[in-house]
Amino acid sequence: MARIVFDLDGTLIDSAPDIREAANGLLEDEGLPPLSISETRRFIGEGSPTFVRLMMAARDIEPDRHAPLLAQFLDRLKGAVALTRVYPGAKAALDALAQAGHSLAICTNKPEAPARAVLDHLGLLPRFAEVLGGDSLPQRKPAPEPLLAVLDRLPAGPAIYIGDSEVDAATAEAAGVPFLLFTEGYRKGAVHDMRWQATFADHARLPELIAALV
Ligand SMILES: O=C(O)COP(=O)(O)O
Ligand SMILES: [Mg+2]
Repeated sequence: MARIVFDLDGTLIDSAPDIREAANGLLEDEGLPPLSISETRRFIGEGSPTFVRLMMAARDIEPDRHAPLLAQFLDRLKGAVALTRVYPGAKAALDALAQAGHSLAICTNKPEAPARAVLDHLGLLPRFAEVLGGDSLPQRKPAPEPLLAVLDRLPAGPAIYIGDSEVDAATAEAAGVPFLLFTEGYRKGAVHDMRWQATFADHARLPELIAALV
């Protein structure tokens, strides 16, 4: 049975509306214009410190304010669950994969506490044997360490990483793990510019794609 590791934001859940809300609460306090949803999606992928840095650059906030603004953002992110949706078919696909005996885990750059909070809110937390966040280790994706650490904690078997972004593809490549790309998430560039074993736009295809790989 395989070890199947998922990215979170833009792969299993459409969380950009909540991340945007957290950012906009902070920008409102600063008297600055809110982020659009497309700006938000562009800034997601390399974890909260990078998100806040990109947001600050987009609103001409002095870079030396990064630490306090990151702390405020993280505080808001923990409760940011109400606007997030599980992608259609993702829950059923997770059920089918668990039923088939695969072990399931999360390797995200979202910090671990908000990652667990949103998974719990959506009823998805019990489906995962491990959840590793962007602040769980000294390294974060695209470094291979977080993915390798998650895999290490799962029972032996073929490994697969499933994500939506260039960061995820680079992580899988660095870890030497086959990669499946969800094409409807927060990717920055073209699908054909990335390395993957297969792509999917509908989570219902996952059991079949994974069966073909293992
Ligand atoms: O929070 C982020 O920046 C990215 O999160 P992800 O790794 O789950 O896509
Ligand atoms: Mg993602």
